[in-house]
Formats: sequence, C-alpha cells, structure tokens
Amino acid sequence: QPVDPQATLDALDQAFGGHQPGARAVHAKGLVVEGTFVPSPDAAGVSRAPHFQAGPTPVTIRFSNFTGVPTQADGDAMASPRGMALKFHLADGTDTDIVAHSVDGFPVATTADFLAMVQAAAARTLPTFLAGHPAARAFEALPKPVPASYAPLGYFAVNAFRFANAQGQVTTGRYRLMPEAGQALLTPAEAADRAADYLTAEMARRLAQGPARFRLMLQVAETGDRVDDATVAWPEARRQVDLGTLTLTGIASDQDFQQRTLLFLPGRLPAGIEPADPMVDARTPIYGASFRRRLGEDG
Ligand code: HEM
Repeated sequence: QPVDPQATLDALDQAFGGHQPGARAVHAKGLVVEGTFVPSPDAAGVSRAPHFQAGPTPVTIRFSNFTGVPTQADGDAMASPRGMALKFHLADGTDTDIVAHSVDGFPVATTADFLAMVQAAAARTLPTFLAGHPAARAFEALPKPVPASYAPLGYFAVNAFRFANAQGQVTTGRYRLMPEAGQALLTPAEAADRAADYLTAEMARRLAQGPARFRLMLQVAETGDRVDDATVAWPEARRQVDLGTLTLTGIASDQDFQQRTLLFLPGRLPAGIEPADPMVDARTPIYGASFRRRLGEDG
C-alpha cells in the first residue's frame, strides 16, 4: 500500500529540524560533477540498455550528505551515509539514473516502514522503533566513518534490478560503484578539524589535477537471494560483473541551477533494465513530491 508522499516529507522536515526552502527533503547538501561512462566488453551481455552497448555516455553525478540540512558540516558523522546519484544522458535524448549511498544496506525494506521510522525519529521515539525492527537497529549501529573525499568511497544502489540482454537472457543484480583509488577515511579528530565544506573543496582540487574513476559493478543474485529486501546484503562472495568505467572530469560550472533542477529517480530506466525490488517504484512519487516542492521555492 503506497504511502502519502507529503507525510514522508513532513516527517523528514520534523526529524531534521525544519525544511529549508529550495532544499531536498533529504541529501540536501550536494556537489554536482560531470563525467563520462564507457561500458566494459561484458556489459552488453548483461543488458541491452543503450549505455551498455557503446560509449562514451555523458553522465551528471551528484554527491551528497545524508540529512535534509543544507548547511551541515561535511565532517559531521550525521552526514553519513554519503550519496552518489548518476544521470546517464543517452543518445536518444532520454536519461537513466542510478541512486546509491555509501552503505551496502538500508534500514527498512518498504516506504511504509521508512515513513514509520522517520516519524519515530521526529517524535523522538526512535529507540522504540528500533527495538521492533532488528534490521534498522543493525543499520543504525553501523559505524559512520567520515570520508576524506567523496571520490575514494564505495557506493551501493541497494535495491535489486532485473537486466535483459539482446538474446532475452535475464540477470538480477545490485549496482555498486567502486573507487579506483580505494577508501580513504578520516579519524574523528581529523574530521573535527576540517572546514564545513571541505568535501567540495577537495573534489575541485582533485579534479583540477586529473580525472577520478569508479568501476560500475553488478553484484549478481543467486537463487534464494532476497531481491525485494534492501536490508539484507548478499554475501560478498557473489559474482560481480564489471559493467564499465565512470570517469569524473570536472565540477559542474552551474551548481545552483543544476542542484535545483536535477531529479534523480532510481526507476527511470531504459528497455533492458527493470526494478526487481518494489521499493524502486515506490520511491518515485516521494522523490517527485520533494522535487516539485523545492522547485517552487526560493532557495
Ligand atoms: C523508503 C525508501 C526511500 C525514500 C522514501 C527516500 C526518500 C528520498 C527523498 C524524498 C529524496 C529527495 C529527492 C529530491 O528532492 O530530489 C531522496 C534523495 C536521495 N536518496 Fe532516497 N529514499 C529512499 C531510499 C533510498 C535508498 C535505498 C538510497 C540509497 C541506495 C537512497 C539515496 C538517496 C540519495 C543519494 C538521494 C539524493 C539524490 C540527489 O542527489 O538528488 N534513498 N530520497
């Protein structure tokens, strides 16, 4: 049963201490970066989607901090998980998106449970909610490391998708974006020392020196793996297919306009990819409500 998008926005606003005009309800602070994607030789065997046949495809990427507070310091532990959203600009003029964050998991499996969790946080009864939801409790208990950069960090799209290649063969899997540079984390003391917007400054410095790269990997499901429950990570031993390389080339010059007008939807998909997890389509009206709200406001 679908949840009321406005109820979700209201609960997020309350949990984060109020809504900031023009801001996303969550992942409010971000940085838009430009890049390109080149598929691997194996990608077409997984899906007939256009960006997996040939490249390069231009990509707009938005990195973000977790909360709905656009002024939150980058070094704050509450700013994790970090977000990474990708928009592939396909040759036919349409787009397809991937929305990922820096943890291989999610606290809840449905938008209804998400609403209940955020409402509990807003009402300061989160411990009661967590006591009844072991997966959310485990997620909350994870360490919240502060990254040295948005680039040397792994990101996970968490929800499962079904892919079909030109022969009609189907593969079910979960995307992850793995940094070429490995992970780089700060100690709490280092994090406390950093300027509020150090992640933005770091990315500008990094990309001025040269591109940063990620591998787009697909973790492939085996029989019995839950495809409709993002709270359950699949074993690390699962086969992974390298779908291609994402190269970050520079910071977008029109940050304010892009921040305002970009809408990433995990269910925006070309032929050859479809959701396996119902949460994907359940997210769409909620993202849309947040988008319409912020577009109509003075940020
Ligand atoms: C119950 C499921 C979920 C709900 C209700 C939800 C809600 C939202 C909302 C309202 C936004 C703001 C949209 C906008 O204004 O453009 C958003 C953005 C975002 N969400 Fe979710 N989300 C859910 C699941 C997830 C999952 C599973 C992930 C990670 C894999 C995720 C990662 C993100 C990221 C990275 C953004 C920022 C996108 C951007 O840069 O524009 N969310 N989410």
